[in-house]
Parts: sequence; C-alpha cells; structure tokens
Amino acid sequence: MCMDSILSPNYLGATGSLNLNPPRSAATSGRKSSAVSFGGLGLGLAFCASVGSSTSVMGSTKDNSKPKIVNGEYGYVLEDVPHLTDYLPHLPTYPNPLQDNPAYSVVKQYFVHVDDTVPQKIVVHKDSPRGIHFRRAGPRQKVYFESDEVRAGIVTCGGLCPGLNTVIRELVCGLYHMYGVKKVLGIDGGYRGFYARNTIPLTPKVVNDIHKRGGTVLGTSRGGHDTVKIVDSIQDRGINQVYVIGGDGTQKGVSVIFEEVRRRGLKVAVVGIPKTIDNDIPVIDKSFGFDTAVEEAQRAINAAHVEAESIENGIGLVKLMGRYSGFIAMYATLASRDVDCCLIPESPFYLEGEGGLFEFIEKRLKESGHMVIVIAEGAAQELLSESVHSMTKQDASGNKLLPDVGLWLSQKIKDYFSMRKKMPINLKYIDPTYMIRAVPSNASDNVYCTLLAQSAVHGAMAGYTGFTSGLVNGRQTYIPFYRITEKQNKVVITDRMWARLLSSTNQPSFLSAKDVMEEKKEDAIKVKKEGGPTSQMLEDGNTGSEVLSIKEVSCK
Ligand SMILES: Nc1ncnc2c1ncn2[C@@H]1O[C@H](COP(=O)(O)OP(=O)(O)O)[C@@H](O)[C@H]1O
Ligand SMILES: O=P(O)(O)OC[C@H]1O[C@](O)(COP(=O)(O)O)[C@@H](O)[C@@H]1O
Ligand SMILES: [Mg+2]
Repeated sequence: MCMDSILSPNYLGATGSLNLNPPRSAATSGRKSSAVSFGGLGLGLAFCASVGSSTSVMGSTKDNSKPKIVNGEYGYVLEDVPHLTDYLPHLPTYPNPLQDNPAYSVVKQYFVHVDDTVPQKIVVHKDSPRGIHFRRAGPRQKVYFESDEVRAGIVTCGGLCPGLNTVIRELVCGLYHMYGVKKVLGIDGGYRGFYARNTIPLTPKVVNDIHKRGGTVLGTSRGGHDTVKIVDSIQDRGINQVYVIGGDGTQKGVSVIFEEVRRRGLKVAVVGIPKTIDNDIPVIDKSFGFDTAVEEAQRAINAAHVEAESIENGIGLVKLMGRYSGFIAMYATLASRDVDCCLIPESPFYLEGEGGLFEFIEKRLKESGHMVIVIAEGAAQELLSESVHSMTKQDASGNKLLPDVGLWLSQKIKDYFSMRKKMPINLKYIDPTYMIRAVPSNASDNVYCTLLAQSAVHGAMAGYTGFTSGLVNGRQTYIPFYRITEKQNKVVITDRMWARLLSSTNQPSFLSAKDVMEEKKEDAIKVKKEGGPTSQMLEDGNTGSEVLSIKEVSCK
C-alpha cells in the first residue's frame, strides 16, 4: 500500500477560504472562543442547560469542558456531547449534501430531529424519573464541514477484534459516498503511528474487500500514547476529523486528545468508536465483534466436548478471553449447552471442600462420565496469586499481564484427581484465545459496524465532537467520553443472566446464601441512597431485547 509522506502536511484546506487550523507555529495557545453556544444545534428543549468548565482559549475563561447536562421535566436528563461551536461559536454551516442524494432524499424524516434523544433505561417504574438520555445519532439538516474541506484520519488501537476492517471500510465509504469526502488517511499502527509513521491513503477502492479479512489493515499497537505529539501531528497533517477505534484504554486516550484539540481551539471533530472483544465498555448494548467471538468460541467448546465424551472421565477445558469481564465465557456457555461449568472473574470460586469445584467435577463425572469447563482468562486470579509466583507485569498500555489460568487449572485438576483421589481423568486443555478474535466479523456484526461507522460520520459532519458512537437500547447514539471511560462493564452475578447460566449448567454458584443476601442488602442501600431503581442493571439501563442485550435489567 502506498504511503503518504509524513513531511507533506496539507495546512491549507481544499477550499482555501476559511482555515481554522493553520500550522502549529500560528496556532499557539491563544485562539478564539467565547460563550458556549447551543445556537447551531437547535437544542430547542425548554430545559435549563448547566454547562461549564475551564478552557482559556483566546483569553476566554468560559468553562466548557465539564459535562453538558440538560435537565428537563420529570427527571429527564440529557447527557449531551460537545460541539465545535462550544468553543468556535461562529462556524459557518452548510446544507447536508444527503438532501440531494436520491437514496436518502426519499426517506421520510431522514434527518434526525434536533430534540431526539435515547433513554439509557427502558425499564421504568410508574414513579421513576425519566433518567439519563443520550443524543440520537444520525444525519443532521446542516453540516459544519464542506465536503472538500474534510481531511479525515482513522486509527485502530489496542487488541484485535472482529469487525475492525468493516468499521474502517464503512468510515471511508460513508465519508466518500454520503458526504463526498475524498481525503481519508489511515494512521499506521495505533496511536504512535500519528507521530512515528507515514499515513496510508484510504479510498473506497482500497478498502473495498477488507471487511472479509480479520485484523486491521491499519495495524494496531499498545502504548505510545503521547497526547501532544498526536495533536501536533493532527494539526501538521491538516486532519480535521479524527476517528479512533479502540477499547477502554483507547477511549481514555481519545478523550485527552479531544481536550488538547479543544484547548488549542482547533476545528477538529474527535470521535471514538468502541471496540472490545471483552465487551467491557459500559453504557453500550454490546461491542461489535462480540457476537462473532462468541460464535467462534463454539468451535473450541465443540472440540472440547467431542474430546471429553470420547474417553472415560474426559474433561475438556477451554480458556476464553476476558481480562476483567466474563461476557464471552458466559455467552459462549449459554449458546453451547455442552458446558458443565463456566468460571468468570466476577464470580470467585474455590477448589476444595463442600460446594467447591473439585466436588462438582467429581459429581459430574460420576453422573455423565465427562464434562466441559469454560474459564475466562481473568478468572481465579486471587487463587493463582496464592499458588503461582508471578511478578506483576504489564503490557505497553499498562494492562496487567495475567498468568495462564487455563494451564494452572489443568494442573490443579490433574493433581487433585490423579494424585490425591487416585481417580484417573483425561483432561484436554484448549486455548483458542487468538483464534476467536482474529476472524472476520459475521453478518450481524458487519451490519452493526456499518451503523456505528455511519453514525460516527454523521456526527462529525454535524460538528459534534468528543463523543463515542454507540448503540444504546438498540438505537445509535452519541455518548460523552466520560460515560464510556468512568467504569468497566462487568457481568453482574446477582442478575438474571447469570442465574440463567447457573440454571443451564447446574454448576454451583460458589456463593453461600449469606453472601448473596449481603450483596442484595448492599444493593438495596445503594438504591435507597441514590433514589434510583432496583438494580445496577437498571441504573445502567442497558436492556435491549432479552436475547440480544448483553447486560440485562433485572428485578431482584
Ligand atoms: N489512560 C490512558 N490515557 C491515554 N491513553 C491511554 C490510556 N490507557 C490506554 N491508552 C492508550 O490506548 C491505546 C490502547 O489501549 P489498550 O489498553 O492497549 O487497548 P484497548 O483500547 O483495546 O483497551 C494504547 O495506545 C494506550 O497507550
Ligand atoms: O496479547 P494481547 O494483544 O495483549 O491481547 C490480549 C488481551 O486482549 C484482550 O482481548 C482485550 O484487549 P483490549 O482491551 O485491547 O480489547 C484481553 O482479553 C486479552 O487479555
Ligand atoms: Mg482494554
């Protein structure tokens, strides 16, 4: 693939008329901005806006980096996303080119109404407040970029995930075909590619077939996030729309890039697209590639089952990804029905004694002569640290490197049954870790990636910035970065989904009744304090459909 020179930045912008992002020498700390403006956004809600923060662009002390919260009646809250006009109030607008596009112009109400928002909670009680809402994604009547003014940059960061190439493809094609944007650059090899590599020119022709391949054609990396160098590069290359595809770490990175872009007063829309095989990003219904990963995991589970049932006292042990969240293991188990026991980081277990794992294995082997165990990579870490001498190592992004729980558990099971119980077992350990994330995305993930990418493009063209494009309750939305980065999404083991898993595998919960009661009591206290509904899931509000949603509302 041919490379664009690192030394040939385009400072001028194709229109040559209004250049808001001149080279760095001219773009020092002082730059214009004043009051936060909702003018261009048509925020016609009769609500009070509480906006604030503290940039000092062009000497203005107007506070505009705090959350944009709009309060309405009956407890309605809009957690809005920033807009370029928050700090560049006099930007010109242009009619959306889609209005002349025959494919779209026939669609009734194609443009999203300015007041459309999506509730985070869809299960409510008679008296509960309307709660948090996010801005609905989609094309707007007016855009803040002319087609030939746009120079977009796309980067993929962190671990691989099925669908990365589809998102890249649909960003390029969406920009090109919907908005006539011809200049799109791929950043090579993650964040550090902004300042250490040449860019890769992307056109619909170049990306035409990439969705059929796993991985990312742009390459990826961990570490290397240097905010100043990245924003210098954005400025030097004349990039004015940045699309960053990545997980929790990446979204933290893009949020500081956005802050720096705003501090410098640049007309640059900064957009995150959530990627994580572990599904550990909060708020969104699920992350792209997750379904594909769960589907691919079935192959490993099937193999483990075939091996286990073909031999006396056969045990198939499968390790699946999930550093802190056991979603892949949980959904792969629920989908398979061949799994006898699923072990995840959120549900601590113990090996020996009454109600422990060994007792359950013995029981299952006696009942059916074989069993399949699925374990998430982050499970049992507290047990491992007791018995494995492990130095705490980190990857380049600062993520803790975990010792192999699958190998550890295999050894423990073998030692216990063969040496101590004198009960011969045949254990086969399968580790499909990288196989489930290196595959191309399946059909439904491809559709999901397309919607995410197109929503991101519509948002940037409409001047929104500092947002992550995400699916909430089945609707595409724009979510402020802080909502995505503030916590990790985890399986809630006191929720119905985990209960369903337990009733499907009939494994022990490894929780004594006392523990469950205590957890419920803590939940009740929290609810009382916060005045919210009855579970963490209700607070998160991720409901979706019974089958499709990852995080489910439950009433305890
Ligand atoms: N707190 C942070 N602030 C800024 N950049 C970060 C932060 N955490 C991670 N990053 C950067 O984000 C990129 C991806 O992070 P990583 O944790 O490896 O993967 P993921 O985004 O998939 O979780 C890396 O280049 C890393 O340097
Ligand atoms: O070997 P690598 O590339 O560091 O990836 C391993 C890790 O990537 C993950 O899939 C998650 O990574 P991300 O946070 O980058 O999505 C973990 O489950 C796993 O521990
Ligand atoms: Mg991560």
